[in-house]
Amino acid sequence: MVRIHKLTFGYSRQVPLFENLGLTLERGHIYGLLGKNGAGKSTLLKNMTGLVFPQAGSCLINGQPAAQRLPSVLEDLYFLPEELYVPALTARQFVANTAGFYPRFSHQQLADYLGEFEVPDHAVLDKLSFGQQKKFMIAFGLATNTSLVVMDEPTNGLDIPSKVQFRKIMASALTEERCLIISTHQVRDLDSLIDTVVVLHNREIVLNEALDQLAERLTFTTLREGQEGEVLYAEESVRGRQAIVPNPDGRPSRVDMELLFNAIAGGGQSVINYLKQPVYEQSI
Ligand SMILES: Nc1ncnc2c1ncn2[C@@H]1O[C@H](COP(=O)(O)OP(=O)(O)OP(=O)(O)O)[C@@H](O)[C@H]1O
Repeated sequence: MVRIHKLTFGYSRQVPLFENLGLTLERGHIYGLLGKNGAGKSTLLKNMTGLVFPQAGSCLINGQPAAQRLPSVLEDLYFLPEELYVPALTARQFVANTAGFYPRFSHQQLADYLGEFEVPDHAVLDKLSFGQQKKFMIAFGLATNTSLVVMDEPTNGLDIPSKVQFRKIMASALTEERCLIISTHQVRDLDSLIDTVVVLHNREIVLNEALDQLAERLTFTTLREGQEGEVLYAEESVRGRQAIVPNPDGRPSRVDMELLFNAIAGGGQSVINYLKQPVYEQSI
């Protein structure tokens, strides 16, 4: 669905943010794009959706360059930016003006999502609270039924019950035909939602792996006193010493995404180096 090939991009030509970056994203998945503040997540999503243009390389959506912004691509793509702009229109007026750009837009789905999010559909959008505006735009985006939905920090500004609803609604919106991409630096917000984790670190995609596979290759555990063996990463917590260790038996453990993110974004290379090894070498 999305193919990024040898992407080079920077806001100034002298200082590239990405050089020769590659990434492939497929339909039927919910991807979590993780990275520290300033890692370039928003910039990558803007390249992916044709809002900024590569200096070299390409970003293709279904084989078409995103930068060309072809109507056939745009009508099948919904991008929710981190900073929202909502007009002084009621939700109904906004839908009447905008839904026509999306051939598979579902008014029923929008009503259902707004009901679940408890957002009134008669209110003037710019008079809603920030969290309500965000929930309206998430609901609208999913109701477009575009194949590609890209959301930049969608959970910013949502309260805890709304984050729970967000996960439920996103999970219900995934189909075999759709590719959903969510960027965040708040890793916990994606817990039990995404199926594939993509980590952007030091200008590179250092991880693009299904959670199922990670669970078979790594064990996330609390270390016992005097426990022997190879530890790829460990940190203290109130629950004891939390660690990532190799999983030679392939017995799945629950992926602790926060621990994984800390291990990678904290600069430790052990987990990345371990994951780069072919699977057969790890089981010897
Ligand atoms: N319009 C712009 N002009 C110049 N530099 C920019 C612009 N937008 C972003 N940058 C710079 O590009 C880098 C990456 O920014 P970006 O917003 O893509 O990161 P991010 O991973 O989304 O961060 P956050 O998690 O804080 O939202 C930062 O150093 C930022 O200062």
